Amino acid sequence: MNNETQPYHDLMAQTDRRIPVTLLTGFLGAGKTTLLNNLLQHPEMAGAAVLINEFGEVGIDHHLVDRVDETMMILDSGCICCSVQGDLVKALRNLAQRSSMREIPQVSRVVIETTGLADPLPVISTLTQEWFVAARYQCDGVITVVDATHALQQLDQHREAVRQVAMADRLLITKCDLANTTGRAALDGRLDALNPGAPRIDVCRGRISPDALFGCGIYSTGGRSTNVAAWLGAEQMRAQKPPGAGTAADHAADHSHGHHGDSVSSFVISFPDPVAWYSFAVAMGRILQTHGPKILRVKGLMNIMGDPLPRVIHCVQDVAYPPVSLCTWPAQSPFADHHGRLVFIVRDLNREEVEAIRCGFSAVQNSAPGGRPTIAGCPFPTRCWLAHNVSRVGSSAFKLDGWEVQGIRLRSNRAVPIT
Ligand SMILES: Nc1nc2c(ncn2[C@@H]2O[C@H](COP(=O)(O)OP(=O)(O)OP(=O)(O)O)[C@@H](O)[C@H]2O)c(=O)[nH]1
Repeated sequence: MNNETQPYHDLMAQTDRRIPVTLLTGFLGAGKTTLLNNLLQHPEMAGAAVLINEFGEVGIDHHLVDRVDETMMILDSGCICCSVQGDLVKALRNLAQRSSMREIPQVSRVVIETTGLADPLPVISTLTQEWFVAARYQCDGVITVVDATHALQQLDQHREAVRQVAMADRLLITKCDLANTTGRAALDGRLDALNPGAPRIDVCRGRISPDALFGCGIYSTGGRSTNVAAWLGAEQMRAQKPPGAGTAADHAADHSHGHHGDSVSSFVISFPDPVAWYSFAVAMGRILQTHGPKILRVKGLMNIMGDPLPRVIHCVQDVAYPPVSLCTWPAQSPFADHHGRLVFIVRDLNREEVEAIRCGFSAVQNSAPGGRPTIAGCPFPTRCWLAHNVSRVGSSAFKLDGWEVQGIRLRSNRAVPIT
């Protein structure tokens, strides 16, 4: 935007009564839900409606967000960029109509959390072009969450990650506490090339004030890399072509598996019975060690023996994040049965290879009566551990869930053997 058009835009913004919509995007596991959950604790967010979209047949994210009410909606018929014309438009219509009929409190803003594999382009195009939506909502910015530890690789391998960064109004850099300075410098160089104009904000564990995110102004391609305007133009032409003109199939093909890459797939592994934590931690660690580069994301809730509460599992590639417990099991399907379920989003990896996790469980359980397995003196895999409670008992000794482990140091919440 130049100086001459600024006053016009300011005036438009003052008189524009449409509901601002923020697109919260970022690659798998970058920290979107963590951020959203923190954001919703702020009193300013009281009137905000939240639409959560997930990749995978079992939704987890909405169970991790503390606020659950009628202004939180789940978009569960596929990735938002593929199903945008259906799910998203329907949800926004529904919100506008219920809000105008006073069935729900007046909506002051909408935050859409996309899947980590979403291309923001079709969503922005819909927000600006679909007549009902465009008349009532205005796109107030694309906020892209970037994982300081994994983003470089994700940007190299996934077109969606590049688009998410290139289209951002603001870049929120998460997991800086886990990143080293060299990696961070390399990431900054990459972000400079992809989106030099977007302010970068370091965010630790989702803590950020709403002021830092909102009020980006009506979405425009001005000042961005030339690619963004071209992408948006192509998307709008595609969306305007009438059905039957040969584009529907193209669209379906482009925005289904082909779009996310044939090699990316998702499956759920269910655990009808409670599992012993140590067996699970070891088997899971083996899976991550063996297949880490092919594992884009693992998340789920597990039923752990002796623990009445569901334990939340988060992994990205070969990193397992410290587990936390929810304060209760979700009452809704499918988790009302208290079965453990892990959603795997993988690249070039078969379900069968991951199913070996079960064999891992029984092998460990059989070799270690009482469910406390030992692998070469250390019960936890080298690059990853999933201990719940950690306390130091010596210079190189820690208690991990009461199990004393010698000869390790802790680095960014992970146990690393001292060699
Ligand atoms: N150490 C550290 N961990 C973080 C930070 N932000 C998020 N995490 C952890 O990263 C894991 C994934 O975070 P989520 O918020 O679920 O990521 P997401 O982007 O919503 O994931 P998807 O929806 O699956 O794409 C969780 O275990 C978070 O606790 C951070 O700043 N530092």
